[in-house]
Amino acid sequence: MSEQLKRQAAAAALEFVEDGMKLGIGTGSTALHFVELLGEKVAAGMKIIGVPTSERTAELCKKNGVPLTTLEETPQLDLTVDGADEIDPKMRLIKGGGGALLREKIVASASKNMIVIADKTKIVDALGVFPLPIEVMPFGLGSTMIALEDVCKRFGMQGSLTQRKAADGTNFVTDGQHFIIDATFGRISDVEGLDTALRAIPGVVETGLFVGIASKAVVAGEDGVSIIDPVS
Ligand SMILES: O=C(CO)[C@H](O)[C@H](O)COP(=O)(O)O
Repeated sequence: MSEQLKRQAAAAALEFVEDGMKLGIGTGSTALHFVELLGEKVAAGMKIIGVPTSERTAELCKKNGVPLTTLEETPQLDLTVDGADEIDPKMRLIKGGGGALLREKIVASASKNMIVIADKTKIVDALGVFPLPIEVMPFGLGSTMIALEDVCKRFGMQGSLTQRKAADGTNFVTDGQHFIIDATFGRISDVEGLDTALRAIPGVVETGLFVGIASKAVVAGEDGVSIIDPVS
């Protein structure tokens, strides 16, 4: 059922894609449906070009016949369509469950608009139940962890910091060759303040908090698909 809802959200987001658009293409199981459906549109004659937000998505796009470019060739995009782990009423997001947060943020920030696609379970009143992914440099990890612990505790972290592991038990390494630390907050009350404080730590590359980036969410539930705008 959940896959069906993700596909419905992806299909509804495709309505916002126009011929000739330069697209940012997200990562994850919901974005996978978008890529498959976009591939069908391309096969039917739609002319778009996309920048993938991960190596995984690049492979998927190639398999589905979606033409690709890079931000070097095409630095300004019309629209990014991507999933999220949590979406709050102000359209602030937690992203990075799939480990692609850095490229996802770069690509979405290079786009005029970002549409989030999700099933209804991703809508929350407050961010923080989903562990917040923080991308860090491998160099100096011990010192970065101490600084992260300090900042996260100051901002009310209820749980702990955990370095993400791959399925084989080794350290998870991002496309940018960084590590990911997941911070279990419970509830984040000052999203902007936390984001600023985390990004001020030298070993932090990026956080999974997306603030002021997404302009719309296309959310599918048993009762149908809703298009949601941020509450100001
Ligand atoms: O941020 C992401 C990857 O880094 C994904 O968009 C996010 O984890 C949602 O994934 P899914 O659609 O599989 O639930």
